[in-house]
Amino acid sequence: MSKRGMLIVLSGPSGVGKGTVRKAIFEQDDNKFHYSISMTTRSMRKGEVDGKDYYFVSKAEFEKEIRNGGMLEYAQYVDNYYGTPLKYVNEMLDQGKDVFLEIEVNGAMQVREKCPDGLFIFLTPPDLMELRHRISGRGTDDLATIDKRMAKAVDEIEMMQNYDYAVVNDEVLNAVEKVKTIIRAERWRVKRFLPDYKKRLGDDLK
Ligand SMILES: Nc1nc2c(ncn2[C@@H]2O[C@H](COP(=O)(O)OP(=O)(O)O)[C@@H](O)[C@H]2O)c(=O)[nH]1
Ligand SMILES: Nc1ncnc2c1ncn2[C@@H]1O[C@H](COP(=O)(O)OP(=O)(O)O)[C@@H](O)[C@H]1O
Repeated sequence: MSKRGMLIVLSGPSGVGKGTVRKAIFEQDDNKFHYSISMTTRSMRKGEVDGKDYYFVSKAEFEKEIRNGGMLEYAQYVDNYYGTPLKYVNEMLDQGKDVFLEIEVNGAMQVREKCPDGLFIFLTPPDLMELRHRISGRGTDDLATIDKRMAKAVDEIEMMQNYDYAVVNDEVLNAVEKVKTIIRAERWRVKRFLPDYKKRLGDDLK
């Protein structure tokens, strides 16, 4: 059987810069990763495109997908559903391609249960003042939503310890380099050590 791709999960509080860092990585390494487009019930922001930024669906459609077993994971975040469609992720991994998920912490922990060999990276802000500044600077959320996202951020940052790596997003290019280095190191580790594990386990892992 050919090798499955690597599942890379990037989490972190809203506004920390996950999207910015992910897009920069994809610009630099265009063909190395496959981004899993999430499904959400939140309304579309100005400039967002259905099928590119998210699959925007109604609550009823989302709940139908859940019932049909179509989601790898999902979570409710500030009054809306967000989730990862299972089919695309499975197809890519089966083809040996690396898949990149950008999701919040509860969903990430569900993925960790299902795919313990994934790579889990947490992006964290230099401090909470800067986080608030970034969320409000983006200009996409009203004050009440910003407050809800900030309250959530405090709990989310405590979940950092459940990740394999934490990266501070101080400067975008710094964070990009760190995330790319972690991925490179993980690739090397898997390539270097997996054959040994296989031998030890009597090729059970093949
Ligand atoms: N569990 C889960 N969370 C997601 C998914 N897609 C996006 N999110 C997270 O949901 C939260 C809110 O997303 P969004 O409303 O787009 O705000 P933004 O990420 O701050 O721009 C963020 O933490 C996202 O990373 C998903 O498929 N599953
Ligand atoms: N390292 C950084 N320094 C300053 N501003 C940043 C940095 N990273 C992201 N931003 C800005 O913060 C805001 C939130 O970034 P975004 O990528 O939308 O966050 P997320 O996807 O985590 O919600 C955007 O306006 C973005 O330009």
